This record gives sequence, C-alpha cells and structure tokens, in this order.
Amino acid sequence: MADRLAYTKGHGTENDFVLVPDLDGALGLSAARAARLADRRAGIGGDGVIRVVPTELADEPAVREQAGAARWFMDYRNADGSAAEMCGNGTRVFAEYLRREGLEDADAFTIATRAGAKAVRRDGDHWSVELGPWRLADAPTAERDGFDALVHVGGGDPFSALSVDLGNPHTVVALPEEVELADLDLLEAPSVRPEPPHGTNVELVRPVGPGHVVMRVHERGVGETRSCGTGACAAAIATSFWAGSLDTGSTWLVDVPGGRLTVRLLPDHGVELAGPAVLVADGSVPTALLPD
Ligand SMILES: N[C@@H](CCC[C@H](N)C(=O)O)C(=O)O
Repeated sequence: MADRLAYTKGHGTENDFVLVPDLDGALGLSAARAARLADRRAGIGGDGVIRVVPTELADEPAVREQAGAARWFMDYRNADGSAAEMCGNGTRVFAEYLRREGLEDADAFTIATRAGAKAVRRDGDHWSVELGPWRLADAPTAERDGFDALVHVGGGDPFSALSVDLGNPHTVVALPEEVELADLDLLEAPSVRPEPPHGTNVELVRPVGPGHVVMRVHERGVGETRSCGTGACAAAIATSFWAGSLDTGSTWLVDVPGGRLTVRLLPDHGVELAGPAVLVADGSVPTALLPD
C-alpha cells in the first residue's frame, strides 16, 4: 500500500469536497476513512468525499451497468462516511477534476452516479448537469394537499413541507412569512414526520421574487452546509409546484449562503442545475494517519 493518499480539495458554492483518485480501483474507500478525510480537525475537511473510480470497477452492479455511457463513477460519501446516491454540486466539481486531469477531454460528457448516468456540460467557468427525473415522493398526498410532511426545526411549531426525490431524498419547507430564515437553528437535524426511511436533506425556502428563492439546508449525513445542488433543484420544483405552475423552461435563481445556483425545469420531470466548480488545493495525507 502507498505511504500517502493523494487528494484534491474543491467546492461548488462552498459545498466542499475531498476528491480521492482511485484510477485503478485498487484503493477502495471505507466509511471510516471517508469520515476521517472529511473531518475538519483531524483530516482535510469537507462536506463530502468523492472517490474517482472507473465505472467498470464500481462495487455496485447498477453503477457498473452505466459503463457504456460513462467512463468515471462519482463514488460520493457524506462527511459521516455514509454513501449518498447523488450530489449536485459534487457532479460539477467531479467534472472539473476529470477535465483538469485529462481523464475527459470534451466539454460535454456523462458521469456515472448511484442515481444513474448524468450528462454534464461546461460553459466557461460554470458546469451544468441534468439531474432528473425528479418525482414527488408521496405524489397522491402532495397533489391533494400541496404538502406531505411536517418538519420541526429547533423545537418550534412544525412547518408544512413537500418531499421531492432527486435520486436522493429532500424535504422542502415552505417558510411562513413571519419566520426569519436567518433565525432558524439548524445545529440539530430537523425532525421530519412521517420519518423518511433513509433520512432526508431538509431545505428551508423563502421566495424573494419571481423565479428567485433563498434557501438554507441541513444535509443528511453532514449538518448545515453552505449549499446543496440537489436541494436547490428540490427548492425550485417545490416552489413551482406550490405556485401551480411546473412550467418547463422556467429558470430559477437559488441563493444559498455559499453563492448562487441556477435551476432550469425541463420537460418530462427533467431539471438542470448550473453553477461554479472550483479546485482549490492538491496534496497528500500519510496513510498511517487514516483508518483502513
Ligand atoms: N450536497 C449535495 C448532496 C449530498 C448528499 C446528501 N447529503 C444526501 O445524503 O443525500 C448536493 O449538492 O446535492
């Protein structure tokens, strides 16, 4: 085994990741090792860890099936080491890394993820990614009532919410007018009822103008983060749904603490996320400091 583990640190609207190249699939990545790399004190620090591995060498058969469409698999782990199906901001940072390293040389290509193959496209210093199809997790209830969940944040009164599936789970809260977004306490995970079987990411959303929302997010497996790409898509979808106009072609600006994302609703439950991707540092860690 090598003495040192190479990594690259990157972020998308300050949702930050440790990328670990595993170009021959020999490294693997245990949950304990991912959690240590993401640790902001004892490790490198990040909201997530992304292993860069050839799709044909992925552990999961459903991922290996994408090998015909996508050469590289984004093996995404949350900061607590748990595997997640999808990370919207992560896809852009992953794409930027593949380009910089010469692992892909086109401006548009497809990457493999646990939520299926996703098309990415470079546009200057931004990347866009098609993250659909999305679906309402409890469509019959949502279509009847507009909401399908209740969310308690910091012990206050519950807020009505809508569950949106983007490959990974989201619960979007429609904040009442009198509640200040900045005042909400997201140190503890919001409690969601009915309890989602595999946990959820919770978005707190406030419209600020036509096609424009601000959002804070508590991510499953992480805590409050400064951005969440799939969360931004869920916020745009839920806000459109509540307004009664899931217009395809409509564009949403989603402001998060770490910057601004753009979301476009597409036909057939498609949704496109666009935003920056920045690679900030390269380095290596002695493997002796990392759990196996
Ligand atoms: N930050 C990501 C989402 C990462 C995964 C999430 N915490 C989960 O467990 O589903 C994004 O940009 O989408």
